[in-house]
Amino acid sequence: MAPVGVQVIFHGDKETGLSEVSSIEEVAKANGAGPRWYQLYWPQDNDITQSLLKRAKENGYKTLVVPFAKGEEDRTGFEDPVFREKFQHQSGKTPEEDIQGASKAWVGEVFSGAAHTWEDIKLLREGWDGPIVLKGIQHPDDARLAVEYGVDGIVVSNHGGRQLDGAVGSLEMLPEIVDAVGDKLTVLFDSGVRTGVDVIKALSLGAKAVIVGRPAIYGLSIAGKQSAKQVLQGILADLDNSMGLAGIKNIHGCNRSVLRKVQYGGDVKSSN
Ligand SMILES: Cc1cc2nc3c(=O)[nH]c(=O)nc-3n(C[C@H](O)[C@H](O)[C@H](O)COP(=O)(O)O)c2cc1C
Repeated sequence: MAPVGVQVIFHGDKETGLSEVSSIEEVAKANGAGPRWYQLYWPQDNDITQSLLKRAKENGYKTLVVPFAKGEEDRTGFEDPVFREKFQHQSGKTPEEDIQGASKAWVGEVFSGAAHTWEDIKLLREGWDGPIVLKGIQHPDDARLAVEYGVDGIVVSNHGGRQLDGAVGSLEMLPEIVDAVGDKLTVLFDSGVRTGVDVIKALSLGAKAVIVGRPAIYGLSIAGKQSAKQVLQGILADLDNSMGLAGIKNIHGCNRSVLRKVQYGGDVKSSN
């Protein structure tokens, strides 16, 4: 399942069905013995970054996902002790006493528009000993830089085409990126996976796994976590069925030999 921020806007069950915003700790508790990945909205302030990483580590998150995108509004910083302390020091108020001011301060931290650099990955390494995955890679050169900076995995993703109008489809870029770095780090894929055949295509082009975003959220919107789960189960069942129909016996059978690229007469392509 893809990282999708602020799920409370879709259904009261949201990430955990607990309080208004599900914190690092609440999600961990709800996840029990399950494996967990932590997605970092990367603050400008390194103390706050390290505090978030520490909380994630202490709560059993093993993989760090760093998105290359603008995020949705959130208030996850309000629970962070280092953010709270710094905000209180500057404003003389707690985040709860000045929600507007604290929201502004948090947005300034994580969505200020100031870019982090490849060198900054080293700062993340200081506070994280598990795998680091960069999400939103769309160019082989960036994939090569990810290898150079010691990243363990990438998600080839255009964030579902919601961030940059005219961005090339992720599936178009997947084979080129797999050819560039597929033997050096783990390549995952998202953006547009809706059916079993979509999964087969991405795996066959070299992704090690696919991630699903909006379909599960559409399910969540209808009847909460139970229907989100049903959507994911439906995609898995469709994968099983489609592999059977295509004569693919197992996941290893998903490789480029099962695919053909067909250009139809009426196909029109554009790129910004
Ligand atoms: C409402 C919404 C919120 C999202 N929030 C995040 C986020 O916080 N971090 C992130 O990396 N991607 C975020 N995404 C992007 C998804 O993780 C995913 O890359 C994208 O939706 C493409 O997958 P899909 O076509 O299966 O939806 C969000 C997507 C949606 C629709």
